[in-house]
Amino acid sequence: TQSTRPQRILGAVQQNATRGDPRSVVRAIDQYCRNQEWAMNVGDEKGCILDSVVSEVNPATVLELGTYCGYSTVRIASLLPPHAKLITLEFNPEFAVIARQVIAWAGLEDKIQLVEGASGDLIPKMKEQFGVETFDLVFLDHWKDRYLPDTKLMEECGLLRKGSVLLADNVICPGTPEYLEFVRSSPRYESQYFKSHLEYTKVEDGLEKSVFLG
Ligand SMILES: O=C(NC/C=C/[C@H]1OC[C@H](O)[C@@H]1O)c1cc([N+](=O)[O-])cc(O)c1O
Ligand SMILES: [Mg+2]
Repeated sequence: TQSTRPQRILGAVQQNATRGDPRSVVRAIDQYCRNQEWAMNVGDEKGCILDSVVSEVNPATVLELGTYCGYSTVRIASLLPPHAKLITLEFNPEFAVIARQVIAWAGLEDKIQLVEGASGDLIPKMKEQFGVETFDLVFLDHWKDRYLPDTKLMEECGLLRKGSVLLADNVICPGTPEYLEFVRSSPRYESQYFKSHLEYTKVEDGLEKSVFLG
């Protein structure tokens, strides 16, 4: 029977990465997706920008919206200080099955909690079910038309504090126009655009970093 793209990405990790070495997992996925078949990982170029923001924020609590195969999950978690926690939400059960194995191969199960379900349903449960106060960093990489409603929902649920950082992928391609307009015009956010390219291509894309001002 035909394999799926996420299954082939997991295969590339298991064949080319070293167990317990997150950076080798990241490298294996990038090499596969650059040379064999494109996939919607944040990728190596935007990944360097992601790394620099994670290192600058040095977060104790991270929320990722949109796990896919776990590429950015592993990339972020590999930079977190001890005892820091990353919660990642994924709607698609097939993606979640693969991501759990990629996370395990990287040896990062203790830092990462993958939760299956819709972000709109799970965000209001964060405090009671997952014992979260606020998030120091949120990486938005799920359905592009959910970036804005979920940001408003995080505010309403008291999950953002003065200084919380939102980092959004794909603000140019595929694009998140309503979200971009909101964070760039709202007096409650200080936004900055990091120009880059769509993963593994020459098409323009970028990350938008928005600091919540409380
Ligand atoms: O849709 C994208 N991401 C959202 C993912 C959506 C899927 O994952 C969450 C949900 O299960 C859905 O099936 C995306 C799309 C492109 N693209 O070039 O089409 C590039 C990217 O970096 C992306 O994150
Ligand atoms: Mg993306």
